[in-house]
Amino acid sequence: MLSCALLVACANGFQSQEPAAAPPPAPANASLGDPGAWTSTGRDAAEQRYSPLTQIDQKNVDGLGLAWSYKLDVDRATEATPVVVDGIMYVTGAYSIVSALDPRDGHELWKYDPKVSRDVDRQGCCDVANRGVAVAGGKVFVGAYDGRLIALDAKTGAPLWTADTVIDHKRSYTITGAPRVIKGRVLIGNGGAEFGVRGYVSAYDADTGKLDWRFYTVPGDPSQPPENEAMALARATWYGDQYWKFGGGGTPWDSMAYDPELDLVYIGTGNGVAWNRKVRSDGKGDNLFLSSIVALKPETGEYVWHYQTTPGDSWDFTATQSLILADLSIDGKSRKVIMQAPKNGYFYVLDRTNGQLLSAKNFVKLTWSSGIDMQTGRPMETPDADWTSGPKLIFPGPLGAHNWQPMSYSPQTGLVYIPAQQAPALYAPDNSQTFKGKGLWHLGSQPIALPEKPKELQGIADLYKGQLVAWDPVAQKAVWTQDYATIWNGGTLATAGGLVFQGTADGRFVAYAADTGKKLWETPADTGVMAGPMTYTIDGQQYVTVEAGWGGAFPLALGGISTVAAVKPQARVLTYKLGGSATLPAVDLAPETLPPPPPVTASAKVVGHGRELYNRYCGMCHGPDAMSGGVIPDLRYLTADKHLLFNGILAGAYASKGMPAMMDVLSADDADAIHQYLIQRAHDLQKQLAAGSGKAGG
Ligand SMILES: O=C(O)c1cc(C(=O)O)c2c(n1)C(=O)C(=O)c1cc(C(=O)O)[nH]c1-2
Ligand SMILES: [Ca+2]
Repeated sequence: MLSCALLVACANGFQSQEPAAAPPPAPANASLGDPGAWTSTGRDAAEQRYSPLTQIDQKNVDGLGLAWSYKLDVDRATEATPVVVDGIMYVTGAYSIVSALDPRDGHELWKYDPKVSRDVDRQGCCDVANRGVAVAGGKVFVGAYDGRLIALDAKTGAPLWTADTVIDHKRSYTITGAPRVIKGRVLIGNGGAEFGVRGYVSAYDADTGKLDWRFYTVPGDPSQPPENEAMALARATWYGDQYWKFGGGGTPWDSMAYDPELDLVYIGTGNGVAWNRKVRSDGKGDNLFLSSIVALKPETGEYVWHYQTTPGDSWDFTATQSLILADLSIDGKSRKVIMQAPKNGYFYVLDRTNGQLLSAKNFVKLTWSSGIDMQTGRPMETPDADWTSGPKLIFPGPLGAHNWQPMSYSPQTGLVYIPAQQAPALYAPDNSQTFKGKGLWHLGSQPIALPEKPKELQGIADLYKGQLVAWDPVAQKAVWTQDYATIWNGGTLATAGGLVFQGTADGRFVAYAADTGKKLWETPADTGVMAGPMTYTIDGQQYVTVEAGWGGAFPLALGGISTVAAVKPQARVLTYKLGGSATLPAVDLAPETLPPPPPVTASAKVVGHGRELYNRYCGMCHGPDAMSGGVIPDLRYLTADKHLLFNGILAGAYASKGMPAMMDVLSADDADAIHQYLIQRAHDLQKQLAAGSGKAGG
């Protein structure tokens, strides 16, 4: 919105008493009259995560202190952005549990636990996350992890209606995203594309919970005529009939935005299932609408336009990341844009009236593509991109150059604050994969095994780097950056006080100068922080809130390799104000002691088979090669009684605690081999700890 020259003026303004200019409110923001409000997950329909509040600013931010904290029930994926509506704060935690709090002091007004059955843990890829609620008309709407959309009374938490959003319970459908309420309809997508589902967004009547419309993101049964024009358009870009067996994917599991003036709702869609295009579509076709931004009419769900960020996606290059609407001055003209920084590493600026690509530039190092062809709007793939014929190390990998951690946009600085990361992956094909049923991963790739030598392992860990990137969307370049020790740092909040707030994977909550990137304040959170912060005023006092807590895809799938992110998950709502003097309740950060492991009794061959099985069936949550990221138990630390109960646990003894039964895919011999492998890994760790080189805890 502001040119570079103006940006400098803004920066100078902060150094003098008065800011150079009052922040121009973005037109898309205008509907939200109260500057102290934060009424939906991205603050408003434009989802900028920019607050016009100025009580906390660059000069006084170092006076921030804890006002209050609130403990969430489950120390797993803590990903929600709170909202404050009519004087009540609504937060969610793992397993979709909703709490209503007094935003002045954090005392609980009510709590609603949808009692998601703990054996659903196997149905989702990336932890039992929930990213927040929508509030409208005296109701709170939450998507439960098991696929229910639930309306609650905003004052009492009493359930008002429940809709089952799942079209097929024989498939692994989940909900992790926040609903959005648009024109009396509650919109919600779903997840499950790593397992085998067909993605869609559904719209329910906010009053009654009755289904109004549903937009599928990928085509249906190829033996039937397409359901509508959008599906006919999509169908022409898919090959063979395998995709239908897998479900196709394209799950819109997180972001949406709405432009009331154009009356368009924007959704971001996810990857294909299987990831490997050879497996799902004979290796051909763009496979619409995978990894796309799609504009729909909110009253009918009718397709209006789409832009596909990753045609024929084979990398899990999901385009579900934050969608931000703003009006930018480009080449002297004010343009209504939509911005996204999807997993694939490009920052996109599109004309949101028609989906035309205005510009795109990579914001991190990429090896899969050398740029976007502005004629065709398509990425130019490098020879290193195609892993379907043999293993390739590719930047970025499925954790993405930017994942669900929300980015923000400040109309004051004209910058977008991206929680970016360098997170490569080794992709190796399994071109023979067929659909095997619910609760199983269908990627068309082989499971991860890490190098065994500690030095080589450290070399891999060192490849994972986090960065806060302050990005100029007009010039398409970074204006400043802040480097982090590892990936999976938190979402961002921008304020008119000239600040950017962000939590970090290594357990801090930090404020930076939005214009220069200078660190102005930080405080320990005693846990990794991933969620997006928010801010609000009540009784004339400005507060900043973040849900602190660790979990999600990185610590589950890969977290054990990182020694810096080894902060214990501790799910809490933390709220700060100027002069706040509350004490953060202490957390026991001492590493666990390793119980002495029993002897390995199996042959090296059986242990090797156990490793293979472990990485295939257990590693996606407990961590590859039995190195947990600290959220899900580290199986090298099994106690004597758990060793005794091992096969019983695999048969479902701990299903109610979140450890699903696995004996539908494992034989008794398989279970024994996995057990022997884990005992071997406990001995390996014992040796490392004795030599002083191992990481305790995880
Ligand atoms: O394809 C999907 O359906 C799907 C769903 C989800 C989800 O719902 O959380 C994630 C992903 N994919 C994904 O690729 C991903 O990296 C991811 C990270 C997280 C998280 O909460 O940390 N969820 C998801
Ligand atoms: Ca995915």
